[in-house]
Amino acid sequence: MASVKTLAQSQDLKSLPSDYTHFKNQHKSVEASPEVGIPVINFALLTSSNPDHRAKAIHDLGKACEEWGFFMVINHGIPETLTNPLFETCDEFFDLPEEEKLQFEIKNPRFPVMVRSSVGPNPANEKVLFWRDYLRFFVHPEYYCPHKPEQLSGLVSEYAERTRGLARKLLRGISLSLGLEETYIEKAMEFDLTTQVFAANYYPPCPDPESAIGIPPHTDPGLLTFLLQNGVGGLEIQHEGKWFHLNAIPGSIFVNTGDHLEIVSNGKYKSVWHRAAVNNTKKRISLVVANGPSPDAIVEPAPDTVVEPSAPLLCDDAPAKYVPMNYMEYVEEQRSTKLGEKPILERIKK
Ligand SMILES: O=C(O)CCC(=O)C(=O)O
Ligand SMILES: [Fe+2]
Repeated sequence: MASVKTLAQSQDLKSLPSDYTHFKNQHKSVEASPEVGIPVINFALLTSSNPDHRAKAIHDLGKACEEWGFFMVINHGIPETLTNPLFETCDEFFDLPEEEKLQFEIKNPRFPVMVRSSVGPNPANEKVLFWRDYLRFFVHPEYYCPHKPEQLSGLVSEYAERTRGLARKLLRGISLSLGLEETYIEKAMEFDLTTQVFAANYYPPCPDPESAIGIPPHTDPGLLTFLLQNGVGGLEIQHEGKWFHLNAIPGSIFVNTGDHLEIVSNGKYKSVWHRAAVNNTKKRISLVVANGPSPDAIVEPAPDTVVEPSAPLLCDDAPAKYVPMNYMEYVEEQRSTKLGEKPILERIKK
């Protein structure tokens, strides 16, 4: 099957093939921008030596995770001299001949390297395709990367390392915001062995953006997902039952909380539902890094966020609401869940 990029560039493409129109009713009632702003976390304050500044940033971070499951980080220190070439090089990857791109696929069941977008049937056995090509691979604890274009591996490796550092510091602030010891999440999730995945998503202009979708609504496994885009919007998140289109502050990184932050916080911090819409004028590229627990970590609610059912209920403490589960088993369960089936996060709820 040809890539979406090839399909989009084909002279014969007059209208959207029907395999791509499964989500045509999804786009109604998208709010342009929320009445209250998306939370912005100033990373410089979070790492400040001024205790008042730090306390305020930790408070804001907790509030963002609780109310939105989503925020923008500014002053994060990752320079455009790294991210601009990374965008350009990923773009060059998608320009490689189809057969060459596919040669980089590795069908390792635990750590696959995936190129391209095709989706299996949903439970109704229909063929459902998304308007997206992608390159996706594990960068930690094992590092995989196509060796073409030549600069790709060095750039991804540096970006992955920088985002691991950012994730670690955000998780410290998040632990404190939950009333846990600063390094609680890091230790419990074995963050030194964090499962980190890099993905470059490529959304060509689409002849009928109202009928297609880049990525359907989903939550991400893991703790924190970082997203950068090439100046073209498309990310939408669900908040209080409504869908919002997001505009990025230039230079900021979008961060969303994942399923395992929801689990470790015993449901206090929600894993946000999000999706990628497409447009008919501009190519969109998003660079995503998902930071999870170690592959072998057993994830469960932090004991400090939980009280025994017989104990008196204090504040918003509650009995554990999720069954403990090994991280990679969770990821594999999620990968094999078909469209429309109950997500694994729901299935492990007590
Ligand atoms: O490209 C986007 O805006 C969304 C990407 C995303 O949600 C994902 O890769 O998990
Ligand atoms: Fe996602």
